[in-house]
Amino acid sequence: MAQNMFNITLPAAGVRFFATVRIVARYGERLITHDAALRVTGKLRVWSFKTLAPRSESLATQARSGDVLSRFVHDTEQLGQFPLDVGLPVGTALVGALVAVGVTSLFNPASGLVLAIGLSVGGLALPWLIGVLTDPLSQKQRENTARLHADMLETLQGMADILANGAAQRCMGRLHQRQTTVNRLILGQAWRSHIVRQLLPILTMLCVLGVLFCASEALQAGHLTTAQLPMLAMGVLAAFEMIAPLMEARLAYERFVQAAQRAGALCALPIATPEPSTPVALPQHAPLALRHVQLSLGGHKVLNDVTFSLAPGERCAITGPSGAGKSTISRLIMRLIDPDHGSVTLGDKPLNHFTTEQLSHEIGMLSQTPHLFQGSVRRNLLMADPQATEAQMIAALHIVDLHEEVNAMPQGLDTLCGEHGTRLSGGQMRRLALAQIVLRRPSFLVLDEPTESLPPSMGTHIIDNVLAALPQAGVLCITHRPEPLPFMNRVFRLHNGALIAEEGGER
Ligand SMILES: Nc1ncnc2c1ncn2[C@@H]1O[C@H](COP(=O)(O)OP(=O)(O)OP(=O)(O)O)[C@@H](O)[C@H]1O
Repeated sequence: MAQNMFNITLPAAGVRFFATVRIVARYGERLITHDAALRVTGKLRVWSFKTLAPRSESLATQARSGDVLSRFVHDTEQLGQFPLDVGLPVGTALVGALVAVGVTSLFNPASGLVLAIGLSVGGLALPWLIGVLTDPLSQKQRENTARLHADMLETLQGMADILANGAAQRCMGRLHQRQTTVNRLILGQAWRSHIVRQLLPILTMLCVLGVLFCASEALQAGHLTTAQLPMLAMGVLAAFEMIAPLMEARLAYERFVQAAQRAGALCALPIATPEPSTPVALPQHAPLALRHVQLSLGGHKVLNDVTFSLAPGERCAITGPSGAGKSTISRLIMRLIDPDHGSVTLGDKPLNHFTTEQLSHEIGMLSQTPHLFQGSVRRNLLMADPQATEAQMIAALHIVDLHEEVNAMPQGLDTLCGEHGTRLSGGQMRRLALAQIVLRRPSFLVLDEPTESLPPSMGTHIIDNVLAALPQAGVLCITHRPEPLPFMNRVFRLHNGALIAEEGGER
């Protein structure tokens, strides 16, 4: 009786034990591998951000922002998943297959050979077939998904204008069409891979039969016992279970290759303004100068021969027709682009001797479309000067005539600006961006249309305040509007790619 009880409980306890070990081992494996994948993805994101940041000019002109975002988020994730989705299944399958073939061969070499052939077909030929059938669709799906993401982002960002132009139906129709194409391609891949996947169980059964056939001959020859036959069959099933993830791994590998190509293409974009390998120290109280600058953009000559200098404390304005190249001059001064010919210098050194960081301390720029970050007014001001005290922030807001309006907002300095400053008016955004520059107190100010979207009296008042707050700063004001002109020492007109001093512009 005791003997019988022992016989029943021992295997039952064994099964329980191994089942528990399996669950714990799986949990541990998930924990370790997912943690590793997340770490790799994090490192890749940091690396790709560092690689992309100096290419911002090329990215802005050559890539669509939705696509860049998608590549940055999805492709880095895809690359980080490589060890988990490809490395681990391949490693497990390889070790599992070798052990299974080795053990089976020990019992019966012929069965081992059949298993080796079966596993090669299941582990190599089927993943190859799945790749041949799905790779072209997967490639097209990636391209269409990238276009869909870019279209979606553009549609969301331009929704107000789209609605105003009555183009909402058309835009939605286009998005719907793209989504349908993507869905069709995903479905196509699913069908093809599903059909190939169904071949694996068939192959497994054929392999079991083959192994058993060889084993039965060995049984008749007395080389195997009857009890060993089911064990060999179970071994075949276990081996095929280990190679089954290889088909999914093959699909993941293709996604990895595409992600690497797409991320690589972005990272290979030229750096418009490379950083100096050995930056020099910034000169003190030195003038900023452009000498015989020539520049073409998109094959069109924008600047023919621009010569101009701005001393500390001096105030100059550049006017001229739309598209003449005024903002291009400001981009040259910020070293967002380099001239084709001629030089842009600070003191006696060309700007490419200084790092972007150095130049951003020295030169403050108010662009035509200032960028504000999601977050509060305070956060945006601290972005400009992380050390700024509340009193300094309030003083800067006073200078740009924004303090009363911020005070009247529900949470004062902590009022949210919205993404891209969408909760602020155009004039408020411009003034907040100007307050950021005032806080940083740079040696030079480049103001691109500073009084745009402001009432003339307010524009005049703000220019007066800013110049009074930064009396030592050299100021270059690009403007169509008259308000800044009375404050300027010199006024130039940009015509045919060259600067012409305005009559009476010298003050
Ligand atoms: N990245 C670019 N690629 C190709 N052409 C460009 C690029 N950036 C600007 N341009 C072209 O260079 C010319 C000068 O542009 P810029 O923005 O400097 O003019 P602007 O005088 O500031 O005009 P506005 O007064 O309307 O702001 C324009 O014809 C514009 O189309």
